[in-house]
Amino acid sequence: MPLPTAILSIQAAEKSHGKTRALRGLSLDLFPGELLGLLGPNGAGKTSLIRCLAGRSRLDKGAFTFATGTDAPHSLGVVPQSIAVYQDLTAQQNLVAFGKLHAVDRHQLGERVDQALQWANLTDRRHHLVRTFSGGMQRRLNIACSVLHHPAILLLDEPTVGVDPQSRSRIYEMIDELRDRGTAILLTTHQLDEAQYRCDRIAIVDLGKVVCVGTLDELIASTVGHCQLLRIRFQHVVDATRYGLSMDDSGTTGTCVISDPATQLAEILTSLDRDQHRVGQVLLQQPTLEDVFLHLTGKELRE
Ligand SMILES: Nc1ncnc2c1ncn2[C@@H]1O[C@H](COP(=O)(O)OP(=O)(O)OP(=O)(O)O)[C@@H](O)[C@H]1O
Repeated sequence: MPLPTAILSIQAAEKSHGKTRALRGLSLDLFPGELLGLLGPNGAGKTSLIRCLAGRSRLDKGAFTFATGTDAPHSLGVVPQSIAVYQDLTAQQNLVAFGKLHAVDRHQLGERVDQALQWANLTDRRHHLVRTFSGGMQRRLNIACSVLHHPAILLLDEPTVGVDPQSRSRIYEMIDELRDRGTAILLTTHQLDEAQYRCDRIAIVDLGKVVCVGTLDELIASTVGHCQLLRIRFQHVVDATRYGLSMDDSGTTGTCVISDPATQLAEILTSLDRDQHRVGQVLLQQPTLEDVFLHLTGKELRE
């Protein structure tokens, strides 16, 4: 099947801050209606990329190409890493101000503001000053302000930092709703579990370049492979090395990597049963995005 045309194509982007080369030839495509996660260790260049895309900073080299009919900046919504709403205005006043900034038709503005308040779960706080809002409420308002003009592309730089689990989940519902409406979303996050379960594709960036991009399955297949980690906890101390297990120091837990669980697991358990070893617990662990990330960058993600 031919790939759809990218709505945004980033070609060999380069950007330096003084002597620091933040982007070193970064290339990436964003497709309509997808949620693309951008992951990378601290300093990998994610925010530098978002700032250049948002027009807040200029590339030294390389280019951004927007699909025909997608005229940046009107087709772009941007939610920066730090909250960017007016603290001394109410939620409604913020939305009106951002709507005007994004040139929303004044006949449509009232209705869009009402919809945005409802969407962000802030209708009953519409006349409250933003400085009285929790971090999660401010984040939701920030996102609502950034999409009032219905952009085709949304750039979200770590939208769930410092947000409690309830607000986090509402923010992801909002993101899902935007994606279902066809918005293409580029999301930077340090939350590997969120990226693993929420994103359609994931791009891993290190040292200013994309080192791997694809679905989680594709990333796993091209890095750590689809083997699984088998962990067997025994009810007694045993040396199970002859069954292919590496034993831990306590002598009660053995692990091994298996590529064909359906066959290998049955074989190991049958042999253990035959030799009267009592098994307490069996765990099969799939490779995770964290395994892929560590494999590619050798670094842990920190919020
Ligand atoms: N304004 C600036 N002046 C000097 N150096 C900068 C500036 N902005 C970014 N850098 C440097 O550029 C590199 C890339 O930073 P950037 O913020 O883009 O990375 P990041 O992947 O977003 O990191 P984080 O995950 O910590 O937000 C880092 O080494 C950073 O210190």
